[in-house]
Amino acid sequence: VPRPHHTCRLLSPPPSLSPTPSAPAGERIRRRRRRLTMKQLHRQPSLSKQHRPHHRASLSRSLASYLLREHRLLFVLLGFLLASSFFLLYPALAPHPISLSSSAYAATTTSAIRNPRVFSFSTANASPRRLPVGVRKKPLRVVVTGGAGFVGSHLVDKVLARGDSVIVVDNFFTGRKENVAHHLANPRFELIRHDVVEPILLEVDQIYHLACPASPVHYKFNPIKTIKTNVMGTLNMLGLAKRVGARFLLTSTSEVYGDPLEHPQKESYWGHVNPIGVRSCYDEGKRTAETLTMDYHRGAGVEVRIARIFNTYGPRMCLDDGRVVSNFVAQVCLNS
Ligand SMILES: O=c1ccn([C@@H]2O[C@H](COP(=O)(O)OP(=O)(O)O[C@H]3OC[C@@H](O)[C@H](O)[C@H]3O)[C@@H](O)[C@H]2O)c(=O)[nH]1
Repeated sequence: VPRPHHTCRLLSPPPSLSPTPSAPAGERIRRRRRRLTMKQLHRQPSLSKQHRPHHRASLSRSLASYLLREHRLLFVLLGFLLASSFFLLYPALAPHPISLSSSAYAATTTSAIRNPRVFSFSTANASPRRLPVGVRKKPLRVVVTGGAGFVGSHLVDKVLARGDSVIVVDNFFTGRKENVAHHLANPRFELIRHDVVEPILLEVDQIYHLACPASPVHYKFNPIKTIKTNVMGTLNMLGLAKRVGARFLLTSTSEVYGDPLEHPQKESYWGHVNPIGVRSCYDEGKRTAETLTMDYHRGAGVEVRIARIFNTYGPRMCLDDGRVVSNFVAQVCLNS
């Protein structure tokens, strides 16, 4: 392919070196030599002073235009290389936050989960991303299993109040629709009657897993169902968290300490649990749920939280719940 025709501009000798028409050649050379001392000869560059800047500028301009025309791709690659090496060297200037390296992330969260009391998620320390005025953060999609129960329904209130969307998954074994009836008209609220022992597929960002009968009266009613809910239900919800990349929280219980030999229990205490007692379906069920949660974290990198909830009480708790606080209140009310 013929190359585009370009004129190669010959360098014309500067006038000081060009022959003067009047004097003969020999005489001209002799004059020139007289003018130039040895010192000037060493210092004198090949071009005359008055033409050097102009001539050099035109030379560099023609060189630059030639290179740009003929080697454009080379320059693009060079620019890309320079930019990427700059942002690699100065990540803080990069347009997007640099995520923690997987090892740094695992180290931070794993060690903290062992002592949940001090657990603070690693990016919690990062400066919160500032959003321009008027730009709202995208609402999270949250599933709450057992969300029609006592603790779960209050959690649903909180999550909706912060502007996120909630899907409640509940089989209404102990939960009540009245606990969440005030949200039924909310477009950011959905209620699914489903038993977590069976898998469910939902595109969500966070999973709060509370589905399990909490009162001894209820969990002893069908102990095999209770341990299935704790094991299979937790397995299904962890599998969903891994599949959709959701953050997972397990509501565990003080019962994982069993009949503790240490008072008060620190979170690092392993407990003293009877594996074959009438309460083991709940105690061991929750311990297995915690084991599964940590194994999905260590093995599959699922982001997890474990909250060991002790005796709770408050609105929406059933008077005949059968737990200690509701028992005290019931006895006072019945003057028994
Ligand atoms: O198999 C089941 C069992 C129970 N559930 C639901 O799970 C919910 C449990 O709510 P409950 O009021 O009985 O219990 P709470 O809300 O007090 O405790 C709940 O949160 C704290 C955790 O430690 C408990 O394990 C959990 O049950 C109910 O709505 C119940 O219907 C299921 O969805 N599936």
